[in-house]
Amino acid sequence: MGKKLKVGKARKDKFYHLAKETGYRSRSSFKLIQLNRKFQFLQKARALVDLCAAPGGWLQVATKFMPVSSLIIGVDLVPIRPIPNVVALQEDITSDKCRQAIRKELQTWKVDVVLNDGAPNVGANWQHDAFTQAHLTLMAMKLAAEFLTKGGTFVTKVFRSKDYQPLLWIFQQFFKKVQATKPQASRNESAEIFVVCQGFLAPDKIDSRFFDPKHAFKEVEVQAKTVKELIPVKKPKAEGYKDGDLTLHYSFTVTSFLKAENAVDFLDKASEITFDNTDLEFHPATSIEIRECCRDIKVLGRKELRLLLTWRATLRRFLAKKLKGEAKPLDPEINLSSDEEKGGFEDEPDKKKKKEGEEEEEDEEKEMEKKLAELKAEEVSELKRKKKKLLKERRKQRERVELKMDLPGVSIADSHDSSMFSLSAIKKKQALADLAKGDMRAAENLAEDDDYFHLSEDDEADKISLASDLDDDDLEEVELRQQELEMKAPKKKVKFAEEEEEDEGQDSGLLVELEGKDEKKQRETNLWFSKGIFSEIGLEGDAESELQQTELLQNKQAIKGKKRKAEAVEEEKEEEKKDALREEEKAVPLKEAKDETDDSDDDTDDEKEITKMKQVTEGAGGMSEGAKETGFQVVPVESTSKKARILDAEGMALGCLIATSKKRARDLLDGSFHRFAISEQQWEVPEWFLDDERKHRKKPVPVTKEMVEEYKQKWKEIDARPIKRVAEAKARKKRRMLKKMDQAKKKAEAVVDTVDISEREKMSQLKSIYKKAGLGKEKREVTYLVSKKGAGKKVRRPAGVKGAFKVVDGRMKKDMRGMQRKEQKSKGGKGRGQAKGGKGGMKGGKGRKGR
Ligand SMILES: C[S@@+](CC[C@H](N)C(=O)[O-])C[C@H]1O[C@@H](n2cnc3c(N)ncnc32)[C@H](O)[C@@H]1O
Repeated sequence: MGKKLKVGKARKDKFYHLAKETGYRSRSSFKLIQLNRKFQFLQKARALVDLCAAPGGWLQVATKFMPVSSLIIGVDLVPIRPIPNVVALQEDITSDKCRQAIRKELQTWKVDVVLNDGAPNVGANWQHDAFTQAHLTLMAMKLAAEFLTKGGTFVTKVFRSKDYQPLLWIFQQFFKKVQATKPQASRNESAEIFVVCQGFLAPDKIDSRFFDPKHAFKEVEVQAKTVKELIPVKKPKAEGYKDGDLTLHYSFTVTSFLKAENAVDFLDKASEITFDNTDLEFHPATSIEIRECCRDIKVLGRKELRLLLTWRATLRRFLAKKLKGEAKPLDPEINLSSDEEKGGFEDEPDKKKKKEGEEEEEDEEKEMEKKLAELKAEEVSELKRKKKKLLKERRKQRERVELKMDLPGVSIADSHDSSMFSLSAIKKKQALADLAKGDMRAAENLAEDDDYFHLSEDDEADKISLASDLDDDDLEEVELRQQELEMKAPKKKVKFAEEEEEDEGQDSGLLVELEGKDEKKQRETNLWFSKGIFSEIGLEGDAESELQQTELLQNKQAIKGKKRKAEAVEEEKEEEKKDALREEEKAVPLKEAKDETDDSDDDTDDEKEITKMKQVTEGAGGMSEGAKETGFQVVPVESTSKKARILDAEGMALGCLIATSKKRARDLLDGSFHRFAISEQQWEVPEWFLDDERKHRKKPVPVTKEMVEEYKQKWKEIDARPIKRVAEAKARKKRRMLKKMDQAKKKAEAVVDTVDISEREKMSQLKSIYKKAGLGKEKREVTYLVSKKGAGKKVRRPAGVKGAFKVVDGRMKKDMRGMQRKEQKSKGGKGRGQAKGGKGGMKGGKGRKGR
């Protein structure tokens, strides 16, 4: 076959798959199988020449159906991969060299069958392609005439073009019986047809003009012409002239055009419109184009005719107005020059006026109606668009639910703006900063501003699904949280803090960086040494030792913080995570103390003190316990720029309260300023004290248990869901599987439909199809046995072992384990997350080595 294979999807029909399955080189093999089934020419043949045989599908069929040790020769422009018992020649069948090559192979033999499935490289244009094809067929016929034995069969492909008939005529001159057929395997849309010519007459002498395309195709062209001539051409029905009317050209005046009852009929009849009224002729609406159009109506197109109709309407309006006395005539003398019109108007002026007025109204009404109809149509199309969009969304949601990417009624993909719970979305940082300073007016303004809450006050808020409240970032956070919970590794949290530190300086709406890194450090140092205890020691003036002390104390503080944190992690890992999330959400940034030396105002002092405490505690590296209690914590800016805050059930319930009542929101904000809000955690206090504080220094949150339960339930649903990427991967896998199944089904159907192969063969093909698609038997379970003899040795089936078993080397397993232990030990200090990775590696090792 030529190199340019059509590999479009459409080509891959059942015969394509069948050929692949049965090992035939081309789908056209089935065409020959079907032709042979009908005409039975292969079974009796002892020698065969297949012209245009590459890649060799027909040759394969020939070897299969012809008696063993038959002579089979295949010829093609391109090389044919070897086929047992087939002689393959690489020649152009239109050349003399090809003829000689075949002669050389056949010697004195004649063949019983000549096949031709030639298809030249096509693509120039249809006519050219058709001719090349016909020419190729003619050349094949020429070879057949030379090499066929008397009574032999010639099977050829022909394209149904204008040369089809001449070819058939030629075939009929050489064969007893010529039959055209289209096997099932030939596509319906293809113009190819197969002609089976049986009973070669083997004439002693053949006129060379038979195979000269000029002669061969010309002859029948003439025939075809005669045939054409035979077909009676339908003459148009003669209508004749109307009685007594011998005119072809009709000229009418413009007034008659204006007065015509049916303007369209008038234009249909008229050939010309002349101007009998100068008033109308020089009317501004009578443009040069209109005048030109009036000259020859018969040649006008749709557009021009419409133009004339509009012009007519304008003139009619103008006349009506004029009659009412509204319009001044351009030329009073020629106002109504037409006798006909004059008479008409003079006779019944009132009637005419009335009529004109009515017509005008009618026109206006019509226009109105038209506009209304247009508007309606627009509305309808808009509605349709909306409906379509809605249906599309629903369909998508359904698909997602089917693929287990969503819960029914809950959509991850929902992109409603519900950033109510995202601090990063809150833009009113100034107001919140004022609020942090204790300015209650700011709180009121904030609460009154609907934008702040993002959610409408109606009950919709309750209906909004939890998942749809989450934007992409939130979802990522949920996934992260799930992964965290799965891993249960404290390492992650530490990493979080690191990341947050790295992201410093990024703008994040509400949560902004208060100062640079160095400034912060400096301030913390100053803050630390501003304590009374240091003034007592009298370190002033000794800068160097002061610095050393600072570092020492800071390190100490940091170590303590870390130690405490590690302990907390050990005690209640999960609990702490939830707390952390809740605390993060509740966090409100406190404005930096402006001037630390200024202590004139008491209120400002208190505020500064709070800020200092929090900052120092944070500087120590651990999360402030006091902050947990009070609901306040200095939120590091960097984290919010990337991570959305996730609320726990209690937080969600609180959020719901805030969203539904402005008063409650205000109360809540007011309530957050209480005596427990001041953290004293920085002082050295015993652990039991802290425990006690944790238990009792909490202001109860005004949410009911039921509300919390409800939100917990929602969280559970979300937690139970596989993370987005996993769900997507699963869905992809499922889709692939379904596709594979589909393909296998198609192939299987094709095999079942085939009649040329035995049941047994069909069965084996079906089996292989299903096996390839992975739909066969389940993977058999193998039991691995550790034997002292070593792997690969023959061992008798031990008692209790059923099914397949494999003997593996015990030492190998031990070695592996030893190596893994060593590896783990070396990684020991690096945290649990890594240890887990090591475990994964172990598993991998096991799988690869098979124990
Ligand atoms: C449809 S394929 C034949 C398929 C073949 N019957 C089979 O079953 O595998 C048509 C072939 O005609 C060959 N062909 C076209 N023009 C030719 C020529 N002038 N001489 C020899 N072969 C030609 C092409 O190379 C191409 O391989």
